[in-house]
Amino acid sequence: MVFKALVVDIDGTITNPDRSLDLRVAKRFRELRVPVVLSTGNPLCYVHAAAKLIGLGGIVIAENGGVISTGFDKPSIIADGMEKCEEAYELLSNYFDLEKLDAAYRKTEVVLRRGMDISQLREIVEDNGMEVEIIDTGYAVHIKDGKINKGTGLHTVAELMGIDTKDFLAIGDSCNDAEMMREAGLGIAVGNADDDARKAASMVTKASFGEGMLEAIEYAFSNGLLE
Ligand SMILES: O=C(O)COP(=O)(O)O
Ligand SMILES: [Mg+2]
Repeated sequence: MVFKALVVDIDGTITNPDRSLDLRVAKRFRELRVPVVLSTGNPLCYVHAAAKLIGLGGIVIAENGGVISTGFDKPSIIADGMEKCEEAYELLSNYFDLEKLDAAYRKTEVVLRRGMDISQLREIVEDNGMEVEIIDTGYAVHIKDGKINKGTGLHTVAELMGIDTKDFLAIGDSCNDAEMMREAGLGIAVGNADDDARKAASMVTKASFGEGMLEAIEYAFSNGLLE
């Protein structure tokens, strides 16, 4: 199996621990003959800027699959579900002191600064019959539609590109990458990955962060998975 594309998480996978871009990864991506699709929990403007600066295409997965861009300056596919995320946020605000992140840019999720015990948040939304999922990526807490994730996003992207989800090699570090890694032909977690990402991945690199991303690419080349 030779992969036709890469789908790659941003935070914790192509970044350094301080969230700055690992420039060696950007350089390596530019050398590849296959497209690299960025896939992130961040809002679309953030990932479009990142894709442009790295030198990648405008087809990207933003907001954990809630927003799929069909290209730079092209329409996005935006999922429903913001309303129920806002409702859950309103409810949770009665119990916790919550701080929204990037609210002005988000279309499908409510994202919060980390620091609370999310099992308590989950319990409250569950007790109130709210159908939202709450996840902690290690970078932010996301109140999201449980039916949408980077895996469903990958399906849309694969269709847009005219290839199969199994044609993708997926690399990530967090629980929000798990579905994407399972849907792809092969999932690789970087060394700093959380337990959910490790479980979903077929292999875990020795190195962490951008160094782990570079290791994943070299692994793929040395095993005939990339040309
Ligand atoms: O948005 C987050 O919480 C993390 O972003 P990521 O998906 O690029 O790692
Ligand atoms: Mg990540």
